[in-house]
Amino acid sequence: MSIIHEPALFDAAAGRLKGEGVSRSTRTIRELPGVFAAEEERASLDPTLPVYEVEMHDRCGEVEGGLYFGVSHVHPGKVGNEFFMTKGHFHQKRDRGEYYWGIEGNGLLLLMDEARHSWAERVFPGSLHYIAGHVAHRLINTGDVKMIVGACWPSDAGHDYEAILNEGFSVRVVEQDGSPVLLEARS
Ligand SMILES: O=P(O)(O)OC[C@H]1O[C@](O)(CO)[C@@H](O)[C@@H]1O
Repeated sequence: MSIIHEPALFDAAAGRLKGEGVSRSTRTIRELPGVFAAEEERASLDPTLPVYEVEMHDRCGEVEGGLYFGVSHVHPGKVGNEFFMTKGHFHQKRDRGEYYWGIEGNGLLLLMDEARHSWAERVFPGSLHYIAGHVAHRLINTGDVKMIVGACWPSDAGHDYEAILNEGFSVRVVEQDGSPVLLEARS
């Protein structure tokens, strides 16, 4: 019996994962109600339009001490003047942190603490982002090509989308005169 095991594969240039333990999911515009300010426009778009895909490598399940590795592929696009973005979440176990790193494309990592204070970091190929526990995070593609971002996070962190869906982030990223700007959200 061989003791050399075949590992999964990470194509770092393309941000693609392959092999045992790898799964893929797509979030279409239909699955993002209440995420964009222009809800009527979102609802009028082709419901099958992909907004982002997530690939992840799971070899441990949701256990304390485990790690997940993932890659998010956020498509370019807008709903009204607001850029395509991920749903965004706090971790269910609030104290869990996460690393992100930029692989391709350009955008912003929007961060918000529990007091609803928001800030952003620029994301570009080679950028590295430490997301502390108790901080909600959302990726926003402000460019015109796909934005690809790697991630590694504790496998028991979980996703809490409720807090974000109820109140949203306190800042929205929209295009104004051809540039991305951060605006205080009204909802
Ligand atoms: O879960 P969201 O907010 O849609 O973000 C996409 C993905 O980004 C990650 O933070 C890293 O890939 C995952 O935990 C998450 O599923």
